[in-house]
Amino acid sequence: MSLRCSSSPQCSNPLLDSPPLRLPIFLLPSDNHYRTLARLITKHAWLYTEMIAAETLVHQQTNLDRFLAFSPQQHPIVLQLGGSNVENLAKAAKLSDAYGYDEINLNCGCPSPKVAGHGCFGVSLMLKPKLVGEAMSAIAANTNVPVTVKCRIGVDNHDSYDELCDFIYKVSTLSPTRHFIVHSRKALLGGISPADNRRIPPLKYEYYYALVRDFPDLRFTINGGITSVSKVNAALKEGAHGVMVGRAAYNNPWQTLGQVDTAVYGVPSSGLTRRQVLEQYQVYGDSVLGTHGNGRPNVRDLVKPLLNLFHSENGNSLWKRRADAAFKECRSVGSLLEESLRAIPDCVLDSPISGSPESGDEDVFADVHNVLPPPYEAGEEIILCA
Ligand SMILES: Cc1cc2nc3c(=O)[nH]c(=O)nc-3n(C[C@H](O)[C@H](O)[C@H](O)COP(=O)(O)O)c2cc1C
Repeated sequence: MSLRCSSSPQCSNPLLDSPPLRLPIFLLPSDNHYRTLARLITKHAWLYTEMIAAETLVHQQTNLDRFLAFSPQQHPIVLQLGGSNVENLAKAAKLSDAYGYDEINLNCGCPSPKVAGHGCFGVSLMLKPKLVGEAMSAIAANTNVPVTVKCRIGVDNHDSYDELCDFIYKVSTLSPTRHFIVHSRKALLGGISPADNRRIPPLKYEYYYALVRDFPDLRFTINGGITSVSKVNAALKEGAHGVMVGRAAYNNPWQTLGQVDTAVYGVPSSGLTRRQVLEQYQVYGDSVLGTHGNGRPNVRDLVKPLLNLFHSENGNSLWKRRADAAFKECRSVGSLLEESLRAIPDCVLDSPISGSPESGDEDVFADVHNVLPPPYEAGEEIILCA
């Protein structure tokens, strides 16, 4: 089977011709390759880099492209920084300025012991709102783009609604931060894995909607457990300002991302097929092979984002097995795809993106307003402040 298709459209990006829409979907923080694939499938969702430690940028100033470069098609794109050293965060923001990100975000939600256990980094920053406020002011002073915070709803037993509000209140009064992305479950720092920290603490969407109620001058994006485009629209219908989709976009990119432009942003479908997306991705992949030195990125790095593209389709398991076997001998993304895509039927490869999301999740947030915590009274003592 050939990847070539005579009806393939030119690689074009409407965002280059018009200013980016400031609309409400963010995607899983991810590497350059995944974002390249995501942007081929959705033209409008905001993309989000995986967390880059401020110290990495400060210490790798001669090698910044490796961490910060992205193709212009990826706009709108948010750079996520990690760290707690105010000076280094300020320097990192300044260093990133030349790359033209659309927003800079500080990670206050990562529970990984690799970051949270080492001083104040990731979610443990939620215990230091004053420091976060100072850090956000320093970042904002070194960039011209908006600054935002991604956080959880609490940490360990610091999990009351008032404590969450104290964090938001303090950070937003001490800095120009006006937008928070809220993963609506708390983090447990007692040794559970990052994956379990995305599963075990229960989701409390009522905290998120109470923030929307209690801080009318701020913007909040909801995150956690939004697994379909119909759930995205259900969250928006109940008053969410924005939605971040994480694992669903990664686990099932075609069904999830493919519907975003039409079903959320209300623009016509690109009509692209997976064959056409793969043709464009192959051109990208083969052009960046080995460009970071030491053979990286290699074919495996570049094909990894594609492995869920045929989620639950005929031939999916066979294609993954063939791709896995082909990593050893294939020297290019093109040859690997040529070799492995024989497993996927033409009708799957050549079907355009389906425009309408599955129904069933329309009322998932309908009762949330009946269980909101009591309104927050701003100005109370800052309990979270360490
Ligand atoms: C593999 C993986 C990597 C992640 N990396 C980051 C990251 O770098 N920064 C961040 O803020 N969140 C990161 N997250 C968390 C997601 O952004 C999101 O908050 C979480 O998965 C919950 O959303 P979901 O239920 O839609 O997946 C990561 C999640 C996964 C599964």
